[in-house]
Order: sequence, then C-alpha cells, then structure tokens
Amino acid sequence: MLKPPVAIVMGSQSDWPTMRHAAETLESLEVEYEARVVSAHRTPARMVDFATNARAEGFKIIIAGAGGAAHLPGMIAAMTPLPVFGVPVRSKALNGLDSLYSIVQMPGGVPVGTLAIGEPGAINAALLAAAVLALNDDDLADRLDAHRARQTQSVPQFPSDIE
Ligand SMILES: Nc1c(C(=O)O)ncn1[C@@H]1O[C@H](COP(=O)(O)O)[C@@H](O)[C@H]1O
Repeated sequence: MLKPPVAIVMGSQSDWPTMRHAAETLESLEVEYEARVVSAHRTPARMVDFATNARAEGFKIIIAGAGGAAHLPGMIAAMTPLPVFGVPVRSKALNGLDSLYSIVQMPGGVPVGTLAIGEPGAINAALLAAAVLALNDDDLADRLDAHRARQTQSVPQFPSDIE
C-alpha cells in the first residue's frame, strides 16, 4: 500500500495544535496525508527510518514542523530527495525566532523551504504542498483555484466596527 502524497511530521505532540492547521488545510483541498511525531533529538532512529524510506513508501512531499532547536526539517532533508517544507513552531522562550533561524539557515546544497512561524506557516506549507501536487493533478488545481476565489470573496471592501 502506497502512502498518501503528503507526510506531516512534527518534533513533539505539543506541535500538533500548530501542525493541525496544515492537516486541516490539506483536508479542505481533499489532499490525503499522514501525520506522525518524529524527533531528531528524542527519536533519532525513528527519524532516520522515516526519512530514508519516505520516498520508497510513496510520500511525495514532507511538511516538517518543530520548535526551538528545530533540527528536524533539515535532518530529514539531508536524508531524502523529497521536497521538505519546514514550519517553525512558536517556542515559549524565544517566540519562534529560534525555530525560524534553525530551519531557514540551511547550508547551500540541502534545501528546506521555510514558511512563517506558527499557524500561518502551517497553513501555507499545506497550500504549497498542494500547489506542487497540482502540477500533475488538474482536479486539485481547480480546487486550489476555488480555495483562492473563496478567500478573495471573504475579504470585505470596507472595515467594520463589528468584531
Ligand atoms: N525541535 C525539536 C525536535 C527536533 O528538531 O528533532 N524534536 C523536538 N523538538 C521540539 O521541542 C519542542 C518542545 O517539545 P516538548 O513540548 O515535547 O517539550 C517542540 O516544539 C518540538 O518540536
């Protein structure tokens, strides 16, 4: 059985409130995914197993979220040819700046596509993953267009005092 096209991995269960926004965005676009907790620090063998087998298992894109010393996306990128999108999870001590810098500053040669800190980054990682998959899937491209159109429709022309 081939895996779904998108893997969402995160360093800790505590990242799920952020990363579930990626999951929900994929669901809204009818893109299948599998979510897993994998940590470079706490479960290194699980991470190696996941990253080295991800392509053979059928995954096409990996979304990796982590906070603090966020080595997970980069370490996974080092062990797979699949595109990796990194989501810096907001940390308590440094508000996610540590996560962002850890993920974005990869050495040349091993890319991680780094998104914004927190929920917007998780949503955009999913939209980016869907856009890549849509290159070979016209129905998904249509669903992405519809998503954009709904978003545009939902923006009011004028501000309102009603919250
Ligand atoms: N950055 C990493 C990695 C990793 O990069 O492998 N593993 C866990 N973590 C992060 O530690 C933070 C605190 O985790 P806990 O809440 O479990 O203490 C989480 O944001 C997680 O992503």
